Amino acid sequence: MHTKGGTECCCSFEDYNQTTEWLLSRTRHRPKIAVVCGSGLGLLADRVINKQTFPYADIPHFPVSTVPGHEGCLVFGVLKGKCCVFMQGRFHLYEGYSLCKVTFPVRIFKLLGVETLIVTNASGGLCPDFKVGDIMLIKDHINLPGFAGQHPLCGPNDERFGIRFPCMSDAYSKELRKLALDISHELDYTNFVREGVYCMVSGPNFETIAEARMLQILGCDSVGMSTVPEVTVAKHCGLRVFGLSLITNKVSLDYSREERVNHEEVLEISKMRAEHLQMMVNTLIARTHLLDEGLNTN
Ligand SMILES: O=P(O)(O)O[C@@H]1C[C@H](O)[C@@H](CO)O1
Ligand code: HPA
Repeated sequence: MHTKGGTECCCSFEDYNQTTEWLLSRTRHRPKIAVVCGSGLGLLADRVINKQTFPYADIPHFPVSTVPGHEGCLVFGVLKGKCCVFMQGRFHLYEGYSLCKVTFPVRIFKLLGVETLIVTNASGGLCPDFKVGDIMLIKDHINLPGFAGQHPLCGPNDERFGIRFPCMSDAYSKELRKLALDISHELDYTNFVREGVYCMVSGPNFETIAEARMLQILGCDSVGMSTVPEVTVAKHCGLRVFGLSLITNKVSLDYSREERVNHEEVLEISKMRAEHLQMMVNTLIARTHLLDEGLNTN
């Protein structure tokens, strides 16, 4: 822990370096793409070959997963010819971790040489057009905890990672979203692929009806309890970001409705759609070089 200017940071540059060195000395993989698997979506790492798995508990300075549906393993390997690293399980603010810990892996990815971060999550649908099982390409986000000062970049800025005042108006790569839309057409997924704005709340409770109505008025298409801190830190350190949100439930906006959302239902829907998500992510990974080469994807 180091303190500067009265604000506490729980992770020092030395911590990030130690973890990076620990991993680099144990794997020959040098990933350019990192994938964060959301609730019940650990299966996204299933098709990886030459797999090397590190339980979070073994990795210095890494937090451990405490939520069902988050396995708690870092998986290195090759997918569609691309060297990747997958987080099977992420960390959430509501688990009691500081946002510095929640986003710790993102800076490790940066130091490992990763250039593209793919984030996935489960969320509740607020847009009336969304159905359970839809996959939402994240176009933008609202950092609700950030408005209240729960922000991963609060505290002394480490210029080795990025600038003090990063721009977030282009947080989600337009090129990757376009590529994903093309892929959804090719795979004939268009009847369940959407685009929208994701809003992060801290959780752990699901929203009240008044809160849900407020979020809808604010322009949120879906609501979840993660992703935004990771994306913010990734943009800060110059990673290209792509995000997919699986709509696992419709958020209740009506006092007369009897349905009650629960985590088991979230995991059930994640399981049901995981293969489609996997197909989209794998195809996207297979084609990321087209963007680097500036080629048209069609
Ligand atoms: O890690 P994600 O954002 O996919 O997890 C969602 C939000 C909560 O952690 C949990 C609620 O069921 O799923
Ligand atoms: O309805 C929801 N609200 C918040 N987080 C969620 N994660 C899955 N569904 C939801």
